[in-house]
Amino acid sequence: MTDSSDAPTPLFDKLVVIGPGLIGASVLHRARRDKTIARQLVAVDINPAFRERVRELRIADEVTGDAAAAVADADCVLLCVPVGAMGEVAATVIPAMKPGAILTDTGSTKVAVIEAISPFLRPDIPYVPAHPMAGTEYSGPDAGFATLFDNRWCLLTPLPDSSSESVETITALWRLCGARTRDMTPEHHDRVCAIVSHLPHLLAFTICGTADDLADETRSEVLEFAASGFRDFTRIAASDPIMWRDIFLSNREAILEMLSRFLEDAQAMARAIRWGDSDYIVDRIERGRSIRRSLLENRQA
Ligand SMILES: NC(=O)c1ccc[n+]([C@@H]2O[C@H](COP(=O)([O-])OP(=O)(O)OC[C@H]3O[C@@H](n4cnc5c(N)ncnc54)[C@H](O)[C@@H]3O)[C@@H](O)[C@H]2O)c1
Ligand SMILES: O=C(O)C(=O)C[C@]1(C(=O)O)C=C[C@@H](O)C=C1
Repeated sequence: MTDSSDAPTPLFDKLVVIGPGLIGASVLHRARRDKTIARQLVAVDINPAFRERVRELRIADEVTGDAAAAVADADCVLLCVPVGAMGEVAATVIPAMKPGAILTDTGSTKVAVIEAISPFLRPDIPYVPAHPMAGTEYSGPDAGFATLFDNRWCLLTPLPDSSSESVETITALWRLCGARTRDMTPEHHDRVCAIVSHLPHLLAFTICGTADDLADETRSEVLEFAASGFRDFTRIAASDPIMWRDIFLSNREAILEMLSRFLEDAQAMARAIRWGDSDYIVDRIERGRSIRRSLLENRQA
């Protein structure tokens, strides 16, 4: 028999997750499973059907639509709503939080989210922005699972006035979720994510649209013959429209900069194909292969 007093004290007494969709529900699953994150778990969602699903999934002790009441005695409030909703949710919850409680978020863009939240910040509420680099094409509470963050990066973008204690606590939260953590500036974060996450989604949405237009124009069955190459794009293109609209509009400059670099490189590839420049073509493909290999090696490490 294990003595219950041997169990480690959880990081928080009460954690409130606002927006228990893919990301929020995954944190709740992990916290339920390991019991090292919080003694009490509360989920807040604007959507009554999602609140019902969270109750059925039994991943929170309390589920409510009243964010202000839920956060009143919380030690940590984790915002997992689409980036375009972060400001309005912050406006509701920050005035209701107890002094010393930590506010954090999982938004995929950081400069715009920090700008949206900053007007509502209080000197007695430390805010530590974060972004787990893990996900799937699914959304909503049913999409969440406990191992989503295992061995994935969580990028923290602390503010100049984020106390080191609050940054350490949020670092500990993500490590308990299974992630590796790295600190960086919000500006650097947004440029990195523009190339490794936002541009790939833009390309996937666009290529699926182009193929679909072509099928309409030629009234042919182009999409029926899609094998795994195109299917890999359709997985990414199946992602949530609201989430991705908000990401594109809130990281506009970095995405447009990466897109224009990409278009120049695509133009260079087009020239190489037109003029039969085999060396250029092979060099580009070899770079792609080696990037894939090193990613797989890192994932296994
Ligand atoms: N999906 C990913 O791959 C991924 C990865 C890392 C970070 N993120 C970021 O994390 C956040 C959540 O993403 P997700 O994929 O879990 O989204 P999701 O659509 O699965 O979940 C969002 C949840 O927020 C709820 N919600 C929306 N507005 C609300 C409001 N005003 N008050 C309360 N609840 C509200 C929705 O009903 C939904 O349950 C987003 O900011 C996203 O950019 C997403
Ligand atoms: O794996 C996927 O399907 C994802 O889209 C996850 C992904 C990504 O682009 O890597 C998407 C958005 C996030 O903010 C972080 C992770």
